[in-house]
Amino acid sequence: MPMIDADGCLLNVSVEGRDGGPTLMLSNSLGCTLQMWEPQMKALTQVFRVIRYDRRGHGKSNVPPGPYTMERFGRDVLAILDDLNIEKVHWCGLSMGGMVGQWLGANAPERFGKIVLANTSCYYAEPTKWLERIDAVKRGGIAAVADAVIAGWLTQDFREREPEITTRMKSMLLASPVEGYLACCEALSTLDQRALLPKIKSPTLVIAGRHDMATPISAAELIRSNIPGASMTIIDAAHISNVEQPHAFTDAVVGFLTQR
Ligand SMILES: O=C(O)CC1=CCC(=O)O1
Repeated sequence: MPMIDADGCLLNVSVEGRDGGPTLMLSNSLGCTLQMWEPQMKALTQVFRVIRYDRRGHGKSNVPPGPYTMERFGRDVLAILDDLNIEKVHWCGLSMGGMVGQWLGANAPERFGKIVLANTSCYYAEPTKWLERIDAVKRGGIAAVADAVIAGWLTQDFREREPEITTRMKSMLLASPVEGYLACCEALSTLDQRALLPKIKSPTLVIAGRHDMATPISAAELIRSNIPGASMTIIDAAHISNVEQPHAFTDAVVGFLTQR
């Protein structure tokens, strides 16, 4: 896997799949690495060349000191594309990955074909929950918030049915570098990208989770209704819908990206 330099920060990048096919770039949720896309990789790599990466502060990427911003995350993506000599990609980002997708769709429209924004938000009316999480992690590490975060990521029904996947997701979260996690939470505490949405001109699919309390259907509807022509699909899942309902998620993404 190449390490790509984005303004001094080395980012862990993986490129797999169909050579010469259309390129799809995947972007992670907070506290997840590029491994979160494993349930989609077999299907996606049959159709697309797939780029995955660890956002700065996550996984095997560097953890430079914060603050981080959506603009910084977006410029990291453009640095990856420039380094790989790729002019244009489709985008699928979940949660923070969807927030970065909003920034990119509005600020670098020529680099993006179609855009999928899954389980995401453009704005938090109430930053308190992020400030409380920052405080809890500073005091007790990620372990202090892990059970509550996992309860938001996956429904109780799924956690009971799939204890191994649940444990794997929790281990991924617990392995997050604390400084990187905190810097991302700080970026989320001031998130307001409402003004960017009408500037997104790429065909856009918004995916929402019926049981997602972190970025509820109302947050998805705010995004859908402000992006010209955007459509929305609701999946029977909590926040990490690509893990909880992998087939429904993959079908929605492939169907949207391949439809003429
Ligand atoms: O990790 C969470 O609690 C949910 C979340 C919100 C933004 C994001 O990327 O993840």
